[in-house]
Amino acid sequence: MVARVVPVAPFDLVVFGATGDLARRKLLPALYHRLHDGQMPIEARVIGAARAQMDAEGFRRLAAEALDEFVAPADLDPDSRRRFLATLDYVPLDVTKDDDWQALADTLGAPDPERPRAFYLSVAPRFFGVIAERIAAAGLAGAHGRIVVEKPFGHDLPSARALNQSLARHFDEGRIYRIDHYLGKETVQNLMALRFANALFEPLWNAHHVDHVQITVAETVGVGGRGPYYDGVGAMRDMVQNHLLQLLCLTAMEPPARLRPDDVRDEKLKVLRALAPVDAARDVVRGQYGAGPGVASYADDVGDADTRTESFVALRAHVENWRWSGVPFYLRTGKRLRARMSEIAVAFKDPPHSIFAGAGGRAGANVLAIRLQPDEGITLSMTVKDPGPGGMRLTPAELDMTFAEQLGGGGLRMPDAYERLVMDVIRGDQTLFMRGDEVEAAWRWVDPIIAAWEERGERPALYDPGSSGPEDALMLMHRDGRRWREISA
Ligand SMILES: NC(=O)C1=CN([C@@H]2O[C@H](COP(=O)(O)OP(=O)(O)OC[C@H]3O[C@@H](n4cnc5c(N)ncnc54)[C@H](OP(=O)(O)O)[C@@H]3O)[C@@H](O)[C@H]2O)C=CC1
Ligand SMILES: O=C1O[C@H](COP(=O)(O)O)[C@@H](O)[C@H](O)[C@H]1O
Repeated sequence: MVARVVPVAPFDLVVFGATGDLARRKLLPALYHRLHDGQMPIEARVIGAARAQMDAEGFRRLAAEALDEFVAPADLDPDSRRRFLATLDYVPLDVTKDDDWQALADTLGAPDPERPRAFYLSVAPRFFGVIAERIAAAGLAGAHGRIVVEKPFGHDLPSARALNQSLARHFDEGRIYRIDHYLGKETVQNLMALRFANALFEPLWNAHHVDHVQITVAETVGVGGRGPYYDGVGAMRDMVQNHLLQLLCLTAMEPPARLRPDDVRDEKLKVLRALAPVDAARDVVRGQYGAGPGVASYADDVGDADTRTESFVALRAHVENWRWSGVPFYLRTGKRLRARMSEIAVAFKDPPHSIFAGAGGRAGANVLAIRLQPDEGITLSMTVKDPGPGGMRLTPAELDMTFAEQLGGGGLRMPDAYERLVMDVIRGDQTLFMRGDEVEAAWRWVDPIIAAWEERGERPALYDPGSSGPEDALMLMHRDGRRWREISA
């Protein structure tokens, strides 16, 4: 089933780093899907740029291989594939060399106010400043051109601030798109629909009714070939500072007045600013996967027996405001865990009085779980009567809504986050992109935790690959009389 789409205007998109992993695995397939679904017009141009010497034909071959590898065969339509490849062009360009930029200027031509123009920086962050500067100096962006930057956006508050400042010299905030691909995930956007398009939940969405919130992003993969990057970063910077905090913000924020980018981002920023400082020793657990049968340890994966980088984090946070006073937000993320599962679970308080004291069976708390992946959907755990004539016995049951089945008769392809985000750049919609002050607020909260770890210099607790993480993470909740939800696919 093809999702309903509104075509965007013909555009020019320059992808710096077009031969790299992100471009091949995510960006080119995302653009292909948008063309196939009728959203990207064939008059659009995607101009790849990297140092590799090749012409447009060479880049089309590289892109064709990327589509064949990263688009599901059932979705790869030969006609759409051909039409997509025809939109591609290529300019060999070392972004640090002045002389190379003229060829890009010639290929792009003068900016046309009717034709959106965007520059996607799919390169290492050390190039962000120089690219922004050269684009501005050559007048390539015109008055409306947009710049898209990837993560990591800094590695602490000072570096994020410096990056913001270097971009701000050449682009105003309304033209800077900082990617957090979790915001492009269908179910993350659905969280806003669930909260603000239904009258049912909002009256319950507060400390009077919510016992706690659990946010889990569990992966089965290890660091793979990304060891050199990951070992200098760790799970806190790689996942918590951005993706998990963004999920927390969307769960905890007040209803924005409208669905305008800054209305939403203002509300998220207020949540980040309301986060209470955490005690790194008491409220945060860091772990590292050890070796398992047929599985190398994290230390082996990164080739450093003494590495102190964490591949797992669990923590307890509090949003100190009227709505959430006293409600713990438990966050956890890690690699090489039992299953790939990402969800936000809102656990409600028990009923104030039970009339079922003498009844048999088992009552469970109401939990609203928003499943981000896999099998995007929403479940609501309830307590119902166990069917049958055996008297009043209680049993847990679930209202289960899997989006692909409910909304697409089982045949709906869930678009990848990058499909939505790249089209939003072209449409000039910043709602799902992080504003500079949000990124800085997130680092301001995360930095002291990392500083405390560095001061202690301890190794993270080892956990078994395929497990739910280190024992201490279980204790973090047991101490509060609560339990993590199962990590299961
Ligand atoms: N890969 C992923 O899954 C994710 C990546 N990111 C971020 O996306 C960005 C790109 O990552 P990724 O694709 O993995 O990186 P790669 O190392 O795979 O690709 C880097 C790209 O940059 C180009 N490049 C390097 N130096 C220059 C230069 N001086 N001038 C012009 N082009 C240059 C390379 O081509 P050449 O050598 O030919 O110049 C290549 O196309 C990074 O910021 C990364 O953190 C974010 C999230 C996920
Ligand atoms: O940003 C990142 O995200 C991926 C997980 O993304 P998902 O869409 O597959 O859930 C993570 O593996 C990677 O380490 C991190 O940089």
